[in-house]
Amino acid sequence: MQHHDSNPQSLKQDLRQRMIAQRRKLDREEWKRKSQLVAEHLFGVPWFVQSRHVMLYLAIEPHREVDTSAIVSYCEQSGKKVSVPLVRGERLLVASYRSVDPLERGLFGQSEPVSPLTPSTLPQVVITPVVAVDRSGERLGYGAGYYDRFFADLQQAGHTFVAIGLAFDQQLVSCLPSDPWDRRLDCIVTEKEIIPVQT
Ligand SMILES: Nc1nc2c(c(=O)[nH]1)N(C=O)[C@@H](CNc1ccc(C(=O)N[C@@H](CCC(=O)O)C(=O)O)cc1)CN2
Ligand SMILES: Nc1ncnc2c1ncn2[C@@H]1O[C@H](COP(=O)(O)OP(=O)(O)OP(=O)(O)O)[C@@H](O)[C@H]1O
Repeated sequence: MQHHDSNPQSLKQDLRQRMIAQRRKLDREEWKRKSQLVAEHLFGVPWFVQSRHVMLYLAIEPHREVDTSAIVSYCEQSGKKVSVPLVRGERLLVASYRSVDPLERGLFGQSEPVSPLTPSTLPQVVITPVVAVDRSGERLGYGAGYYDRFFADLQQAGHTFVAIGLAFDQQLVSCLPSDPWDRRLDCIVTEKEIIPVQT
């Protein structure tokens, strides 16, 4: 690749690497503390409050993705069903999850429930991991396209849902390039604020 390459994909890739590296610098205490604040903000989002089934990711700790363990506990205490994504080839499946379930390491270091899996109904809310995000709801992930394809699958199935992105304030950028396959997030929650996306 050229050094002064300025095509959109390589700009995305540069930004992705920078944001991943920056987030990994969070120390464990700060990561825990900020994740708790993100969770508390989420508990006040009406879409979340009203949902009966929340799909969330299980954070990859070394990557310092916003931790979701407090959200799992909260859902279990308030009677919400919880599910997590499961990588199967190029797609994500929805698998039921309870905090007592045994986990194994997936292909990318993410935690996944051990088979046999309990297939799940579809969620009203999809709590989405992001590498970077802007205030219009555009998101950047790890670049494998799993969530993009998953959102397209849900839409294809005629399923209505809202996508809520969890991010640390440091992951907010002023503007992200948009690709035709990107579905914008409906809301972004950080340790500092709840950002409803204008439609
Ligand atoms: N916690 C979590 N679970 C998830 C995702 C996620 O982003 N986070 N996914 C979201 O798709 C799916 C799994 N796909 C993933 C794809 C890539 C990487 C990842 O860490 N990739 C690179 C970093 C990218 C890079 O350096 O360019 C790595 O392995 O270090 C993680 C999960 C479903 N489960
Ligand atoms: N709906 C879709 N159908 C088929 N391929 C798709 C779809 N959405 C995305 N892709 C493919 O996935 C690749 C990665 O997309 P992108 O760079 O936007 O990933 P990302 O948003 O960073 O990752 P992720 O969605 O996993 O968090 C793209 O090259 C694209 O070809």
